[in-house]
Amino acid sequence: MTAPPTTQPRYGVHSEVGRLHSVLVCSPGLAHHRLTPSNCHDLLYDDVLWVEQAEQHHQGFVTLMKDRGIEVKELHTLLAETLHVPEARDWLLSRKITPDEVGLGLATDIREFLDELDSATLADYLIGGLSTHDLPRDFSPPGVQLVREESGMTDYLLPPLPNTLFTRDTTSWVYGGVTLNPLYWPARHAETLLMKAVYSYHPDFAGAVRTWWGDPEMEHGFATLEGGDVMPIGNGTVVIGMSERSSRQAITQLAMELFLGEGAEQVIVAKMPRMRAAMHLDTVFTLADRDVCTVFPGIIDQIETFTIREAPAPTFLDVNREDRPFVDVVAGALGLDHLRVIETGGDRYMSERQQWDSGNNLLALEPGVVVAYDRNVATNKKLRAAGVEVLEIVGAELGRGRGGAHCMTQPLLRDPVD
Ligand SMILES: NC(=O)NCCC[C@H](N)C(=O)O
Repeated sequence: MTAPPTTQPRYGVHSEVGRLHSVLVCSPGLAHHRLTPSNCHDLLYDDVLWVEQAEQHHQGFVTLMKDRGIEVKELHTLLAETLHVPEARDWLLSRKITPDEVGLGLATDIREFLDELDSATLADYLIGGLSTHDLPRDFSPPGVQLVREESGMTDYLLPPLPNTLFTRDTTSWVYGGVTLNPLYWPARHAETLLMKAVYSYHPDFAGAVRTWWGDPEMEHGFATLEGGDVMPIGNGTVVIGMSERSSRQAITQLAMELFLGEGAEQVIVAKMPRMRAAMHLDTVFTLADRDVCTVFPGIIDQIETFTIREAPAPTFLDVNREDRPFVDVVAGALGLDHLRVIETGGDRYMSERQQWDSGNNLLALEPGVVVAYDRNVATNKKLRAAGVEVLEIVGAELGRGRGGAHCMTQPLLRDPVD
């Protein structure tokens, strides 16, 4: 259901490579201190992090963008500012602290504990998770004793959300509106409600955000969508990966809402194999310039491409299978004869490692200027040889969650390509 904004929208994303003006990130923090060898895989991390280094490297990324005049909004800060609004605090806590989430007999006590916290600490727990260890020793209502005895002190009253680092996935700005994504894996389900609170109540967004599709307060069933699959490339086109994470049930509903709301004219669907290394389209394909993309050929060559346009009732959607390769369909939508394609660098072994380490996951700051991990030396070299300016950030720790500069950013305001 499309919700029109009540005041003038300030944000919108009109391409993948036009000048970036404003972006949402989420710094590593408490949630990453919660990662251990025994829980990290359940939390969708392949390893534990040296958190202090990850924080420094992330700060380096933020500084690089700010130095180029880009407004960088940080999620812990935005959430804390949202929680300053009493109505927002009540809205969010009454949805988070329920018998289903924290347990009957505990909800009231935990709510009282959280109600006493300042907004910054509360935001930290909402993103970083609340463990029984965090409660004061003398805070021991019977329900808490039960958790402590049952779990050996390791259970969480609120789950840690380390994948908020990847702001790309939780919500997606598509031209003048946003999607509130129902994420695929349970470890990420709680992220979208936090973003709904921010977009609904934070003074920068309240009343000025149009929601195309998705609502974390609704059960979406098999309709799952993650922003790493969603690319508003310009020219009225949205490219969406149909991947491990984003389903046809979600893509077709979003397409319909975009057509009805005149948000887009066509959706190009990239049907991908389902695998962790290529969990989203942006792990194997990103745009680097008006006419340059980077791809991991092993997966891109397997993509089946479909185009969806509006159709009259009773079908509403006109779905066509494309004969041309995916990259050529994207080029056509951009009004180009072809895209210059930069494949992941190195021999077959190195290129597989570089894809795994987010070598194809570039964030364009403007046409032809991208941010990439330093470790992907061979891919970055090929991009430079093609005339792309590559700004490197350190990927040693940040990359352990399997995402690069594209995944770690949600553009809020980006120009069309001129
Ligand atoms: N767009 C992206 O590819 N995001 C990376 C998400 C990584 C995260 N650990 C996940 O598995 O969901």
